[in-house]
Amino acid sequence: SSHWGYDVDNGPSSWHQSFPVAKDGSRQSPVDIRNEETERDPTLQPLVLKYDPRSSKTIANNGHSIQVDFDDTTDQSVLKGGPVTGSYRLRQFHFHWGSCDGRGSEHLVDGASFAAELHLVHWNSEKYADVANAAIEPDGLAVVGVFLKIGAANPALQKLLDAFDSVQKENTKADFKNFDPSTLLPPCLDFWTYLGSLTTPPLLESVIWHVLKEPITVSSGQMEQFRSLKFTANKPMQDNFRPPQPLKGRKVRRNF
Ligand SMILES: C[C@@H](CNC(=O)c1ccc(S(N)(=O)=O)cc1)Cn1ccc2ccccc21
Ligand SMILES: [Zn+2]
Repeated sequence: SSHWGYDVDNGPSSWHQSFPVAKDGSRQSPVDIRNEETERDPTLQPLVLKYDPRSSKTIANNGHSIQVDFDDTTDQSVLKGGPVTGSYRLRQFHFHWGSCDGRGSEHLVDGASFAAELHLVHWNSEKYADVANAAIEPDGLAVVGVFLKIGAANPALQKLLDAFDSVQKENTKADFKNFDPSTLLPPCLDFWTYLGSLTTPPLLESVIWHVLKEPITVSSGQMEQFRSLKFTANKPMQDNFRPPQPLKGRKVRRNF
């Protein structure tokens, strides 16, 4: 059977065949954030992201995205605050991007796409034993989404891009130590938050989403470097984003 991907025959519009939650789910992601319809919630705590560069381990091309994995055996790099109680441990971050600069993000803001979107994936280490157990729980994961907007070249991103040569092909991995993911965050952590899902199969409805209002910049040349990575069968890795899904009555809250 054709493993899921982003091609015309195995892409987002066909995922429901193997993962019925794609169609039947009540909290699917991503969504188009219509700012006028969001609700400001003054009870939302500030988002606290404490990352230790010593926890970064490897960079990998997993055939769907480029992903940096972290040592999540202790609470070295954690997310606290925002809508969640407790502490969520950083497991990995990865990206979604387009074949051109006009598209590529998964979440939209008032219908507008960004060139790319960074996802920092954390799991509820106070309630669950590991990420796989957390991933099947409604409060198991907390993902922070950061938009990448075309502008000045981003030096923090360049450190990552310089490692791409060793992971051009699908299912390749290389050491990637001492990387501080907070260098990829914008100065302001204002966010929208809503209950959603993984945006790739198995599309589990276990994610508390925190989408940052402020993008970071990326240059067109840097976007070209993302597109130099390969999917399977030597195809350029690009357009690895799911389109927006119905809100189905969900409220998106904001802390700003
Ligand atoms: C979670 C999957 C692995 N996928 C992810 O961890 C993941 C994380 C974040 C995103 S995104 N783009 O939304 O930020 C997407 C996928 C493993 N796995 C596969 C089957 C499965 C069944 C139970 C538990 C884990 C399972
Ligand atoms: Zn993602």
